[in-house]
Amino acid sequence: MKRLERTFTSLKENGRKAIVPYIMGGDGGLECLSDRLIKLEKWGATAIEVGVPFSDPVADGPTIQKAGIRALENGTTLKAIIHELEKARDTITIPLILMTYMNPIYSYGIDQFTVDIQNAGVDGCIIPDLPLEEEEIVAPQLTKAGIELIRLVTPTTTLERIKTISSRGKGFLYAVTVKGITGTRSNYDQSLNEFLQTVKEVSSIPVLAGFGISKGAQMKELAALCDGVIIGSKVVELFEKNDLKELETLISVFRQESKIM
Ligand SMILES: O=P(O)(O)OC[C@@H](O)[C@@H](O)c1c[nH]c2ccccc12
Repeated sequence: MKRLERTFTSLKENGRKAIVPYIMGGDGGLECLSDRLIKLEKWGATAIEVGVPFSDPVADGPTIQKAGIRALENGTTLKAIIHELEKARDTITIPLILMTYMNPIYSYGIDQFTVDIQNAGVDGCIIPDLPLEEEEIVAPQLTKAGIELIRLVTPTTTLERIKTISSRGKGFLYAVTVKGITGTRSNYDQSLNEFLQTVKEVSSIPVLAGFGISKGAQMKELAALCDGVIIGSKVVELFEKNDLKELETLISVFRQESKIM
């Protein structure tokens, strides 16, 4: 069984929910990357999503965009991130998910990209601008390399499409909670509960909710409706402010409380 599948199986057996923090690779300098991964694992992250900075990040809100700009200004490249992940893999035991738009993969070369991330021990890939209909350009290579393509569904995705999407792959389904971009939010649309319940009913693989989540109460509320949560902007913001205490509390409290949800 692959690392992602194994992780979710054991989570389920232990009656726990997943917490997946997102960080921008190269934000704060590439040398911070493995240190941040180690900290997040120690505090209780289930898996970690590592973003690749890109000049046209169409799904990213202001916080992640700014982190991307900082990382690009540091000279961060996809190659350098993969290299850091490969080094960190000796220490990190939880699944690592690489989040990148299609363009950097194209310019890297799809085959080389697959080989390199496989060697680096990457477990999954999120490619937000790769629609289902275009997947064939990269999905077969990833599957062959044992890397899960993590697909997204949103509140505008039709039921039929959710079914199709969830029937592909074995990692998890990323349920985007909003009709919009990443970034913390204080309120959700009322229809969100229904959306998550529908995705949960239809999906044969774990469902994680992401976009806009930043507070303990939100995390608990949403995790109760699915298999866990993904937190991006808040994590990026706390690392940027170097407020490690608050970040540790956010993750470790959720982890403790998620046992009884
Ligand atoms: O930042 P938020 O609102 O907590 O959302 C998670 C998100 O940042 C992370 O998963 C992500 C960053 N960029 C993306 C682009 C598409 C999908 C997902 C992402």
